Amino acid sequence: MMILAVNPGSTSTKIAAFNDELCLWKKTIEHPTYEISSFNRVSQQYNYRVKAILEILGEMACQLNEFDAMVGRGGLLKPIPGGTYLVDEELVEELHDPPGGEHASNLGGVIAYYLAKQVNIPAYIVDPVSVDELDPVARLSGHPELPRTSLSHALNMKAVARKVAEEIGSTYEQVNLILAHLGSGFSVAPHRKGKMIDVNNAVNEGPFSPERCGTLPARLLIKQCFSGKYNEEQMLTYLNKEGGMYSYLGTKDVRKALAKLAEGDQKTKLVLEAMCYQIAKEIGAMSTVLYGQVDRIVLTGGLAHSQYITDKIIERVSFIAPVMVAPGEEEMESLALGALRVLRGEEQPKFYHSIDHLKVAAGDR
Ligand SMILES: Nc1ncnc2c1ncn2[C@@H]1O[C@H](COP(=O)(O)OP(=O)(O)OP(=O)(O)O)[C@@H](O)[C@H]1O
Ligand SMILES: CCCC(=O)O
Repeated sequence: MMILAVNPGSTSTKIAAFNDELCLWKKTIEHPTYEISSFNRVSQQYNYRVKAILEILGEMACQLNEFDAMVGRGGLLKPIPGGTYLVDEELVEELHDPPGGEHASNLGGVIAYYLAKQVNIPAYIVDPVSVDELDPVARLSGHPELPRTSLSHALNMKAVARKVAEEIGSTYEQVNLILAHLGSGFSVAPHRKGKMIDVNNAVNEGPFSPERCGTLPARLLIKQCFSGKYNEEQMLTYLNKEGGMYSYLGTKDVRKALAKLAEGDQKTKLVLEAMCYQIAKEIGAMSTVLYGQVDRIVLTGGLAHSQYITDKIIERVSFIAPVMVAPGEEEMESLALGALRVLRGEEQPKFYHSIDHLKVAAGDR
């Protein structure tokens, strides 16, 4: 089976061709800021990104009609269970103006759909960021007007979880895992027998990350919002683009912070230790969600490349369960494998519009 995977990020579009599990090639198209910032809305970038994709297909001497399916990263949709979703006209409409707002990944399904339509093959999205499998008890925040919701690195976490389960001679549906995706943003989630039953919302809560604040002292945050110094958009940037490690150290690049640490910088040492401390604390909290019955803890994402970071976390959490490290992310492979499971009939495709989103959002499965 030939599959084309499309993963639009905020400053790049990744595309990859697969023959079954085998990646034939993978390309990253970088989009210069001056080009990407000329669009007011993500959906307006469609022609711009497709043109770049078709150029790459031309360079790779690849025709659309060589593929059996297209697959794209899904976006900020309504709460849905994990899985592979067929992209149809209705889902494309939702992705054009998604309920969760602007996110580059909204374009993944749209691009896959229109490319697939040209050659009459199916298009899918897999485990979008809005995957919501939270238990009902995990949804209460402390105020009914402010429910906890699920936005996470579900695609990479679920793919890594499947691999880990296989490595330990089991299946995703049979094991209890805690996954910590440690990238520019963080997701820490307990996966109970194939369901992600809680997670820190990666743009709202949890440990601070290279660019995000995570959970903040609520009263101080309210004061900041009403200080007159910031409007709403600036506060969102404050929280999610210029918070976390960046707000302390002026860099979002953990490699640069580690270089400062190696020079003996004490502030950097404190901030990196605090970040690892918060990650470990979140993992500890999630172990209670699983009543301590954890088969493995898994550290993944860009930061898991660093032994300094993983050692600092492991020394605090290894009493809970053995820890495995799966550095980086395999989003392109995860997309292709999600499509492949459906093409091979190992999994049924899901249909976005047949999901009762209100039930999902209430944790009623
Ligand atoms: N070898 C490494 N050692 C330490 N940190 C690293 C290493 N490689 C990447 N990182 C850090 O990982 C972070 C980016 O992670 P990653 O590439 O997973 O994220 P992303 O795709 O930008 O975001 P996200 O995973 O949140 O979608 C950066 O802070 C980067 O400095
Ligand atoms: C919300 C998870 C994906 C992201 O960090 O953008």
